[in-house]
Amino acid sequence: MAPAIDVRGLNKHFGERHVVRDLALQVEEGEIFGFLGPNGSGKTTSIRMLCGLLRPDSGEGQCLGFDVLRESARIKRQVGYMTQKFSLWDDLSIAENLDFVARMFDVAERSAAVAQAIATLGLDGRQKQLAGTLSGGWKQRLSLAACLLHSPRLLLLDEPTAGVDPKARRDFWEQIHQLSAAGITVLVSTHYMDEAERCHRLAYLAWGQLLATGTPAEIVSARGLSTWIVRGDDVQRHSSALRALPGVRLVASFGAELHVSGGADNGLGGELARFAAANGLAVAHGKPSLEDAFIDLMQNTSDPLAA
Ligand SMILES: Nc1ncnc2c1ncn2[C@@H]1O[C@H](COP(=O)(O)OP(=O)(O)OP(=O)(O)O)[C@@H](O)[C@H]1O
Repeated sequence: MAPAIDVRGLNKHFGERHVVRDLALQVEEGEIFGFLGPNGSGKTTSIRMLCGLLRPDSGEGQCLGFDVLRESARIKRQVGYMTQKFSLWDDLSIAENLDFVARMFDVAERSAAVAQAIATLGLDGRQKQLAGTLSGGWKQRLSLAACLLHSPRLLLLDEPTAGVDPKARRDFWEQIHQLSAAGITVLVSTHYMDEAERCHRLAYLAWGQLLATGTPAEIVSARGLSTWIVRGDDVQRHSSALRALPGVRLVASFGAELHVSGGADNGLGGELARFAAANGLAVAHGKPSLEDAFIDLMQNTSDPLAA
């Protein structure tokens, strides 16, 4: 089966700024693919190029079997795009918002589709409520329902759960997995590590460049980190000294623990055991997390423009 997204060499400049550099990406049909990276790294710009909303300066490839440069109108018809900000109308009701979107996409059997979306949302009886009065979690559910009205084959979700509480985020991810199981491809940007771990594969972008791709486990193992967990009273005050030990690549705080990582087999375990004994701390071998891997990735790569 052809991939849902298969592009290479995509570039985008805004004035002098080169915000996406030679992006190559393959996303399989039905896959949940996560986009991660610091603010301003080019995630939204990449998403907008893939769905035909923004024309790349150069590059080639296809999205849903259509050419990304020449067939953007056809791509847009089969894509559901959820933007970072709530983009429905606050002063229209839930039903009016859905009806408006259904009209825009020329959905067949419009009123049945809107009624079905309201029932699926569990909002029967509240269809006249103004969208602006909904909580963050409900606004997000309504936005997703609106994106799905025209039965897209690909969902592009740009930080869909920013500012949403943990229960609503969990429900949202259950729904994403159900959609994926039904064959819909999902490309989702997020800053949350727990969400990244729920994706089948990930790409990490920084400075408009793709720094890593793979499953969460592949991305962690590619960094070749060995990680130890250091615990003890007021452990944070030891972080600078730990950072200065030979072989330490990164020290990250996780609650009342420090994760200390270095390359594999570089003698760090012995160093840490001596340090822990001298300072009344406990040290145990741990597993590097996805966050450890991303921090290490950022520390060992530099902005090409800053060189
Ligand atoms: N229309 C535009 N005109 C000029 N510059 C832009 C435009 N859109 C984005 N940029 C710039 O391009 C860079 C990449 O932005 P983009 O929104 O793609 O990043 P992002 O990774 O999605 O960030 P965030 O995580 O904050 O959403 C940023 O420096 C941004 O200011």
